Amino acid sequence: MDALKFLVQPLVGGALGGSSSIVDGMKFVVIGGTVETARRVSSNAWSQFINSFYLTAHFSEDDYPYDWLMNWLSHRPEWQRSREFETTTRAVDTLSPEAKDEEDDSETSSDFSSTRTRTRVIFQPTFDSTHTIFYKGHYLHITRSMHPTTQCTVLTVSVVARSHNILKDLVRTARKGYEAASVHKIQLFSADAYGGWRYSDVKHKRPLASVVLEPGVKERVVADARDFLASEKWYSDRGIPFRRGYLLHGIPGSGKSSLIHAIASELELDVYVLSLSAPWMSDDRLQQLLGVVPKGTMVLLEDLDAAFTRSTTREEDEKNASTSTKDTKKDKKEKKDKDRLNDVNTLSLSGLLNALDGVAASEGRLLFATTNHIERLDPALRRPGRMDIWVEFKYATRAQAEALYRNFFPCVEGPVWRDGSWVKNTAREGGEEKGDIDNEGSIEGDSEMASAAELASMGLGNMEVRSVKLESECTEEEKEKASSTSSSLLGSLSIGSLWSSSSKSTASESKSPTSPSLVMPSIPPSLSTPAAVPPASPSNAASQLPYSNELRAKTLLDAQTMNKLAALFAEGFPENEFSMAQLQGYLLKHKSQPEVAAHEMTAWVKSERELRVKLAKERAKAKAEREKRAKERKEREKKEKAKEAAEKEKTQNELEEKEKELQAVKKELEEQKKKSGEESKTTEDGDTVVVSKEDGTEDKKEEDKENKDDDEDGEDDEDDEESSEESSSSDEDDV
Ligand SMILES: Nc1ncnc2c1ncn2[C@@H]1O[C@H](COP(=O)(O)OP(=O)(O)OP(=O)(O)O)[C@@H](O)[C@H]1O
Repeated sequence: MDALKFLVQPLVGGALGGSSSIVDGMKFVVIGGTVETARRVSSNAWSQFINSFYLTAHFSEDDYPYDWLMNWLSHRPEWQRSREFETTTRAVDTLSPEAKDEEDDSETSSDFSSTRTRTRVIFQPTFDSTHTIFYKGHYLHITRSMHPTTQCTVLTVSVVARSHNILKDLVRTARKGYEAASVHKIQLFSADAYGGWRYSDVKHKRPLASVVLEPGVKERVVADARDFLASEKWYSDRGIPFRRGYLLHGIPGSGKSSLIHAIASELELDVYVLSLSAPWMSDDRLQQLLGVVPKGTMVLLEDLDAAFTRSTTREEDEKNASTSTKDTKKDKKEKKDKDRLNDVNTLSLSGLLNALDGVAASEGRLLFATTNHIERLDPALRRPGRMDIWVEFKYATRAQAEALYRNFFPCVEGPVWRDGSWVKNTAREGGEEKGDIDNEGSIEGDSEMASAAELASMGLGNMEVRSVKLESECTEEEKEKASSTSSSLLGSLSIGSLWSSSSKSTASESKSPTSPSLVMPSIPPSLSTPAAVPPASPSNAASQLPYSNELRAKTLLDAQTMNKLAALFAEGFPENEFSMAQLQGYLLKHKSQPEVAAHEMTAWVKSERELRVKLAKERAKAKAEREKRAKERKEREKKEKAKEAAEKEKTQNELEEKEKELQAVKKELEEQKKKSGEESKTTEDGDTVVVSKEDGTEDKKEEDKENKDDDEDGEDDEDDEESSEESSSSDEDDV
């Protein structure tokens, strides 16, 4: 009661007790503090009470669920309606459905439509702003923030719920959506300097049929890899480490990387790309990285022979190790620290061997390694267990050339590869049908190249379609007609050559299912007169062919024409002389001109050979020049050395002569000394004086003179003494 009185007293103006104003003020402070503390405590308790009903999950951008959730969120209208944004740009595949949607929505038209990828600005909610999304009867509070220490973006999801199921369900849904979106893509991961893997890119799948190898090779590799992935139990039952290595070796540009890409696409594997020559690579880091590669993935080591900065064989490695054992422990530690600081690649062969199949090595992964120089690899690295299957890649054969040609050009009847699967090319029927087509090489004319629809998008859509037939397929009437109309334009071709009928008849024929073998865009009016044909120039090989490039451009071939052109193409291609990459380069030059590509193959081979000879000559010339310069330098050095040696010899000789002279002088002196020794005299007072022959007299004279001087001095002294005596006596007298 007293306490209450005490508290209330100041409020009623001190009427109750009549205390001083200072005491009243203090009472106010105490009351204020108490109220504020109570407020804070209760608010904290309340928020803790509320938070106790929340479940919170954090997703770091380093982890896959972050990508799944971001993908899921990007499709949520609430996220898109967010009122606060930050922008970012990224490359986007214009063929992806999202990109297409966005294109439709966008108000500004883009000039990039002809390119497959371009950058677009995407909006994402700003950091630290919370968005509420209603999901399956729950309100999710989602915040994007930056982790203060790791500087990683973190997504925080909070929800009021009694069990974790809602969050698990959310992650599962996000994952499904993400996988559905990337079903036509493979994901690439790359190693970082901290011993972890980072999601780095997605790539479109590559059809296995687009890689042209010797018959059966890729099929065997794929079958082996597939079989391996399904045999975990078989391996564990026999105690064999569940690992498989593939070594692809051979000339550059022969399809090693392409095959790996196609296998990963075929088996739907994520690819973990490891650069062994990365500056931060070390034995420990490699072991750490390979130890955490998930099961059922592919690890790719490219250019294995170029991996080591220290040694390429185990002997060298051991030598390095033995020298380093001589270092003290302290030295080693210092060296290690220095290496780490300098980011120096310290990977050794033994480190790689251990990481590949040591005790700590991961299991269940496919290892693919490529090299251009298998002979440079240590046998231990190549041995089964580490590299179980070897595939050699050589220069292209004729059969490969033909298959590549067929893959390159669209065939009306052939299927085309689109969005990760083969679709029937129904360009002429005005639609597309998805179909399960065996893509293990049995497809003819499969290609990603332009269908009629694509031709339209290339700016030829408004052109009338006309058909062209082979000469042998045309009736006499058609031949006549053709020769009277546009034969001047097309010329007459022998086998594989093309005949054009009038645009009218072609248009009608192209609609009939039995018509034309070769469908091609019609000639624009400006080109339908001979004057529009580019004038033949002797330097332009194509212009000398009996057809014009414009007419041959962007054609869809029928099976028969394709067969003929492919055979012609292969005929002109020499076996085992050019790589597939070179061949692809040539075909790319004529990517919409199958006839030109087939007809000019021989000319290309000739020009390539000439180029090769020219390059070889230039290389030989450069080598000869280098050798000549080296020889001249050597000769110059030799001459300079000889000159130096001669000068040295000369000075040596001079020195020797001087030495001799000196010796002679010394000898003479000694002789003189000896002689003068014999002539030495003993002076009267007993001192022996050695005098030289010439100087003797002078010395003697000087000696005599000195003696004389001494005598005189003696006399003088005596005189002085006498005079002093005299002076003293005179002084005495004076006194
Ligand atoms: N056998 C092949 N079939 C189809 N395309 C090929 C083939 N070989 C090479 N190419 C093409 O040539 C280019 C280079 O091929 P790729 O990178 O696969 O060669 P590589 O053997 O890995 O070369 P490197 O040894 O220089 O890395 C690619 O664009 C690929 O499409």
